[in-house]
Amino acid sequence: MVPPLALDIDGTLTTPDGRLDPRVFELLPDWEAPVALATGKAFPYPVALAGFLGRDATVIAENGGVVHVDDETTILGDPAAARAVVETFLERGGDLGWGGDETVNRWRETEVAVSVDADEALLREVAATAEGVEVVDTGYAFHVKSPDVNKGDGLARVADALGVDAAEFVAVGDSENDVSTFEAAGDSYAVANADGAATAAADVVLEAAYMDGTAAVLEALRAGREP
Ligand SMILES: O=C(O)COP(=O)(O)O
Ligand SMILES: [Mg+2]
Repeated sequence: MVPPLALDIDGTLTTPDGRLDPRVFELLPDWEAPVALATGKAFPYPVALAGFLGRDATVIAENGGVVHVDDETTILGDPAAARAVVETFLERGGDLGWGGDETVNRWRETEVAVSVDADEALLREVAATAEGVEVVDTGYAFHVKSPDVNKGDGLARVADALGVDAAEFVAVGDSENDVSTFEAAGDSYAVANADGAATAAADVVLEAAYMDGTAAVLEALRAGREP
């Protein structure tokens, strides 16, 4: 029996140049246990990915701000403080850095994502003066979010809804927004490209990077071997 999975998307199921690795479509559609997609991306993205994998949408989106399991969506994050910080950031000359009519935040319900090319110092300066907000750096974006939500709490909620112990999940991830997932899951793997926070929190740091690392874990689990 394979274990349930909690999988980050960017940096974990992708190639170094940010494409979804095709092995995702070999390994995940027939995985015979729940697969939770736990991501910083806005809610529609992991829902679409689950749909194109032919799987139920078991999704922790927006770093735990939105959880969808068993056909039920729960909004857990409060975007008010994050939106106020971003408003001040823009007033002070900051730019989200995504270009014109961007789709990164268009459907984002509980937080705001800012490009890694944006003025990080200004963003952090503004965020530091606000209550109830933190900035999380995934390597793909700065997420301005409520500190009251995270992927790990989302995983606990998903596990509860599915009647599985969160400790049965095997987690794979690459960045500081995966630390809480690693704490909630039973076994945790950081891909070789992971940042310092994820590397420090993981049970195992993989030799291989991106989907090469994730695929090695999934193939071992599928073969009944220790990854
Ligand atoms: O949205 C991001 O910044 C990163 O997304 P991820 O959590 O799937 O890696
Ligand atoms: Mg990631």
